Amino acid sequence: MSPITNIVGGAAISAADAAATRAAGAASGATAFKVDAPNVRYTGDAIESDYTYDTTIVSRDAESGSLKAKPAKVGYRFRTKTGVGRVGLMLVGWGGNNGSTVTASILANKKGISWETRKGRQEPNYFGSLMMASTVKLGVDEDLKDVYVPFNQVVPMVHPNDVVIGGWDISSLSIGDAMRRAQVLPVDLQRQVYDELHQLKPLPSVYYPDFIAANQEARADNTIGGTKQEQLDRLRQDIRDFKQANSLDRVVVMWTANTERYADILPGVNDTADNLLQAIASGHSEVSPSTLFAVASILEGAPFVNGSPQNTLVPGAIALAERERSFVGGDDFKSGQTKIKSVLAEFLVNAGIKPLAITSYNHLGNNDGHNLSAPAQFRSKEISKSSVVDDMVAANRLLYAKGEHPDHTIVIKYVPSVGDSKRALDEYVSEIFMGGLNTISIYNTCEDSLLASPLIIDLFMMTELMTRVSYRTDADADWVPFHSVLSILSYMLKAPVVPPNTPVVNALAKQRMAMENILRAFVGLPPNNEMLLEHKAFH
Ligand SMILES: NC(=O)c1ccc[n+]([C@@H]2O[C@H](COP(=O)([O-])OP(=O)(O)OC[C@H]3O[C@@H](n4cnc5c(N)ncnc54)[C@H](O)[C@@H]3O)[C@@H](O)[C@H]2O)c1
Ligand SMILES: O=P([O-])([O-])O[C@@H]1[C@@H](O)[C@H](O)[C@@H](O)[C@H](O)[C@@H]1O
Repeated sequence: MSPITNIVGGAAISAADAAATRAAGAASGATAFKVDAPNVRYTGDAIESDYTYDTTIVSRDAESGSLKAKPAKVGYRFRTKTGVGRVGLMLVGWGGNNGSTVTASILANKKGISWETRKGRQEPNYFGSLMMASTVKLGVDEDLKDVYVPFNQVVPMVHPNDVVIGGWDISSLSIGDAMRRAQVLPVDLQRQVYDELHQLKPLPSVYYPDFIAANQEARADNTIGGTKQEQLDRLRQDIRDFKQANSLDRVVVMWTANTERYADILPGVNDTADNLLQAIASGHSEVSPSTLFAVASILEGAPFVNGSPQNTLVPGAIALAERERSFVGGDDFKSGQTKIKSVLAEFLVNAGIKPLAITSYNHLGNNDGHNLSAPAQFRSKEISKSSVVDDMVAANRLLYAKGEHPDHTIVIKYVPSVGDSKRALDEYVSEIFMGGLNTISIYNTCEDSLLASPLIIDLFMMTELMTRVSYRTDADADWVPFHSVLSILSYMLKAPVVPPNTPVVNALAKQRMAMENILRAFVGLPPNNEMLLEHKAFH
């Protein structure tokens, strides 16, 4: 069966085709198609593409203020190494709800473990993962019907079933016991994976009580002592040991530990790479555990992604990543209310409707919620959840004057009895035609960790891919990696960290489009533009 026929665009994919697709994608590096074009070369170990990046440069006449738009073209060559190799994922906070849930779920998928539910047998899946459960339009077939392929098969990507998982936690519980403590996954599934997960023990971690809620102290029975420098050296050794013990080609480190308070940005402490390294050497109190993990990862050449809202990636950490040509990304998994907001707010503003007030309330009863019940930790989350509409508002000066914003309120309450099942209520009050008002209310219940776990997988897959991509322009003497700050990850994050002096994009549709079209560019395909001129012209 040729790859292109595995996926039938337009009509529903038949069960046979779906199975074939899953089978085709069941290994790291599988792709659904090959590009037949003079600008794309499949070499022994890479895909190379010559790509013209089309953009438009706008200038404003100083006197009249009139705008002038000038199309521009930039020539790129991309090289994507196709050998995925053996890849590891080290989770900080491995024993948490997210860490234990994603580990158990990958094991269930890898072994095809199904479980009984009230409604019958449930098969494992990767629903909620952009890479593993969504498709992208490849093009049209000879009948002009859309053809779609799995997102993870546009370019060779690691399959989550092949990842080696490890990590750290300040709690000594095995991953099996952590899964039980999380109370997220069905008991019949837990029963089947417990023994294997009970063999997995988190490495001891760095614990500074000042950075997370005092109510977390009871968990902290698995910590590293010593100076900050000794702790940094230990974390670096942990990464090296994990890589060697598992014969890995690459390791990605991801923070899914508790939300920390913001660190003060202090000149001479964490404002430059050297000052940050010196601050660690001198044991400065303002260096957080998460920043220590980021520095350890950067120095070991392991990409570091921050799934929590605190400002882990202080200026010194970003500068160090740039100097070491290491990748970093963050902040804060975009899983529920904020993900919906990054769609709904864009829809309203782009429809010429003016949100006046956005009120986001939720309560939950898991340990994340317990930690967030402390003011300093809640403040970190409030910041990451509040910035998500900024770009959409700034894009429409017909609705909003410069500096004008909708009222935006974030409330999070801790209600132990609901556990991981977050209850979220959102209200959008908008001004419509002729002074009218429109109110949209949303009630959203979800197992928070079942929304976040697929994001951990997507962040891991995209980050791993970017370690195999390089590019060059006519100005470059050799192949170079993408910028150290992976803004391509923004779709999965509430408050995307971007390269210095570059724009933050929060609108979900734009974020997905960027990721989709960049992957298409890696294989020399033009961006999807949905113009469908072939269906709009007479011939
Ligand atoms: N839907 C979601 O679950 C979601 C969405 C967005 C962001 N987040 C963020 O992801 C993070 C994890 O969420 P969770 O529900 O798994 O929380 P959790 O409290 O269940 O897990 C956090 C784990 O981190 C451990 N930990 C704390 N400090 C540590 C340290 N210094 N080193 C190593 N381990 C440490 C804790 O012992 C705990 O096991 C939180 O910051 C949360 O805000 C979660
Ligand atoms: O993703 P989202 O639903 O906007 O935000 C969520 C918060 O509302 C929730 O209180 C918190 O526990 C989760 O970590 C997550 O950050």
